Amino acid sequence: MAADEEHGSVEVASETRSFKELGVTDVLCEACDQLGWKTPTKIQIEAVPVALQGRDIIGLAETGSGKTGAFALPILQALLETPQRFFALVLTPTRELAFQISEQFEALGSSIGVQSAVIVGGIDMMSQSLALAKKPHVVIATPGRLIDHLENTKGFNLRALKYLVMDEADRILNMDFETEVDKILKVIPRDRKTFLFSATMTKKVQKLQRAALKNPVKCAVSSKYQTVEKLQQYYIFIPSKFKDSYLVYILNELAGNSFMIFCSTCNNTQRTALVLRNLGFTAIPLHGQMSQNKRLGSLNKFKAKTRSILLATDVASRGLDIPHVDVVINFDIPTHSKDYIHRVGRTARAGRSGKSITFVTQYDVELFQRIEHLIGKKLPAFPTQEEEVMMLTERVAEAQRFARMELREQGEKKKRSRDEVNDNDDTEEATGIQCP
Ligand SMILES: Nc1ncnc2c1ncn2[C@@H]1O[C@H](COP(=O)(O)OP(=O)(O)OP(=O)(O)O)[C@@H](O)[C@H]1O
Repeated sequence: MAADEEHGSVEVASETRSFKELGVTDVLCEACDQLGWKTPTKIQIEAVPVALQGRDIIGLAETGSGKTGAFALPILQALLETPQRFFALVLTPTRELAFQISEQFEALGSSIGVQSAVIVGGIDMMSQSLALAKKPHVVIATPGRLIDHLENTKGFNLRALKYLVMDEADRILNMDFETEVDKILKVIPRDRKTFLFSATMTKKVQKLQRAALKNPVKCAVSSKYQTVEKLQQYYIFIPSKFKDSYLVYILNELAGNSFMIFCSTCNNTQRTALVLRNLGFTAIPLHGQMSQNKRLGSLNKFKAKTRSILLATDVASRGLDIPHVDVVINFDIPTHSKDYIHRVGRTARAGRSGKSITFVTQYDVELFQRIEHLIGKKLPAFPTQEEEVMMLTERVAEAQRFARMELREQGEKKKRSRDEVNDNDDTEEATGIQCP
């Protein structure tokens, strides 16, 4: 039990075993059951009863630990008690995550007829306005011109909202959206309930907490920078001119698994995907320079297991819940060490096990040490046979040559039909990641 001591403890028995015991109403207990959620997770045990008592919440729990359910269930229950259109606004940093949260609300709320709408960049305004015109109960949105859009929508009344959630709160505040968040906080009335959730927290969140929350309960079931226990974490030290050959070696060694590979730029994501495809791997990219349709297409193919390797920038490092991810590879080391925790958290979700391997070149040693310091662990090296890596270099070099040609062709094609621009309002630039 980690309720905020300043504000008194909340009575939640640590031996609580069922959603019903947490105060969740029967119809929602059934919905949990249908999703295969037999017992609540730790963060749900902490957060749901206090949220049902009407308190504001700051929820800190490791990746894949069920934070979405921890804020969705109390909102749905309150909605059942006092049905109202435009009841809750959920802010989240990326478009993919917005869709995922909306799916979770609809899955949990299907039997009570909950409707949600997703408002994100990269999708035509008309269809989003139509979605809002249906007056959904829950709006899930990425910030960025959001407030202008919402305020100009007929029938939408920010002042009537009863719940505000900031999922991945620290990331939202790091995306130059502080001004927008301030505006939103000013417009939504003070008697709203506010939930902030993340697997990592920053000083900015503490500042926001003072400005936005009333007497909140802290539900902290992990330390600020904790990685998941069932995650086996490794690093691999590589001479930089062999970055690609080592990657192919690992993919061969761990063949049969599904992988998320993180790169630091859109360009390297695209290039590496092409190299791997030229070598016969079923690899697919996901980054902020792709159109929204292509982004969702890539994600769906990976989710449906028709592709076993998803190469992505940090646009995919937060929140995405793809239970079958076995291995996360940090092909480029993350520049912000907190992103490491979120990236590796794409595997070993909901009690499963998983592996992460971080590539470290001579230029990354300091960043790597910072990560080890943050998570409070020394990572072991992933065992490699160098001779076997060297044997791959010729084939890899050829695949790289083809990839360069393909990239050039793609660039020229793009120049001719500029159909994939103006599409990155929620992503990399704002966090300092380059998208050349
Ligand atoms: N009580 C439960 N029992 C079993 N599975 C659950 C339970 N609650 C949630 N899950 C599942 O656990 C997975 C992870 O949940 P969720 O995406 O909410 O994690 P998270 O804590 O928000 O992770 P992240 O920090 O990476 O965003 C999902 O597949 C979800 O369906």
